[in-house]
Amino acid sequence: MGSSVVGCKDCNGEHEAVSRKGDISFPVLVPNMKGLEAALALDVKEIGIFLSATEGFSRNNINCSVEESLVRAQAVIERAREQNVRVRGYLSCVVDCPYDGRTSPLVVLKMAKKMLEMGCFEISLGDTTGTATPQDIRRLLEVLLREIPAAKLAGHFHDSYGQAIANVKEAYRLGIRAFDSSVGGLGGCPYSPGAKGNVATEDLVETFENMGIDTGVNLAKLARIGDWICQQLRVPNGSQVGSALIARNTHKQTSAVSPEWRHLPRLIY
Ligand SMILES: CC(C)(COP(=O)([O-])OP(=O)([O-])OC[C@H]1O[C@@H](n2cnc3c(N)ncnc32)[C@H](O)[C@@H]1OP(=O)([O-])[O-])[C@@H](O)C(=O)NCCC(=O)NCCSC(=O)C[C@@](C)(O)CC(=O)[O-]
Repeated sequence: MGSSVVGCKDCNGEHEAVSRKGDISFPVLVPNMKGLEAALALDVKEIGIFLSATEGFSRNNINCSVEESLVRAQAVIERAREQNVRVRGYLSCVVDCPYDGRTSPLVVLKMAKKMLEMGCFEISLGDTTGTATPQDIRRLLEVLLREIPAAKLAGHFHDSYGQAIANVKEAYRLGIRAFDSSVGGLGGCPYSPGAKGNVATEDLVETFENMGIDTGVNLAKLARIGDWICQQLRVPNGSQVGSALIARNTHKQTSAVSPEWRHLPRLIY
């Protein structure tokens, strides 16, 4: 549920600080061969390459055209696979682009197929602006699923307009089973002005559990971690479920130790 960028110009060595445990995957995003070499030096076992379905975002985010990004990606994938490193493909702006406007599902289909043919094991479909609605996701997936099995696709929905959970549910209904998320809804993208972070993991877990799908995640602990990280970063907690759980628990603890409210005069509503 999330990845770090080791291979970009402004990365800060976060990956070195992660202690690896069990069979959990710690993928990193790499934009080019230089990024891949940095990832290999850290003994990374899974990378994500990130391309855009649209020219405007490609030029702004990775400083090259879509065509050039495919050539670059091909070389990175070949080298990664030689080193037994798995490659996940991220495809940005699958519905809307901050520079080029709406994206045609047919363009997304063409790019996703190319990335799979090049050797990506899965394509994460990025609603980079977070403006997609469930109808957009349905229209997109109806086109993609004619030619790509659902197991090869994942949802990566930013929550700028508060639609990410609705989009996850629609994608799930259509067969998608992999979703990206971020604790506390952290994140965003410098090249997608106004975009909020990915759908919050806490909100995703609560949604799936309510749908009867066991996630294996301890939501109470997750909410505490999300709240802690947001406090450390001094940013608001972007998870609705996380914030609500923390507020409820704080209230329970406060009312347990200070029962003065019992002595307040009764209020009539
Ligand atoms: C792709 C580049 C590097 C091209 O940047 P560039 O300026 O075109 O690169 P360059 O090849 O011309 O090199 C310029 C300088 O950068 C250095 N350089 C070159 N490559 C690297 C590297 N890998 N690591 C460290 N340094 C690097 C290179 O060595 C050189 O240094 P100098 O000689 O001037 O001292 C740049 O545009 C960049 O870093 N882009 C990434 C921006 C970013 O992090 N975006 C957010 C990622 S998340 C995302 O895109 C979308 C996603 C996944 O969330 C899904 C969604 O929601 O859509």
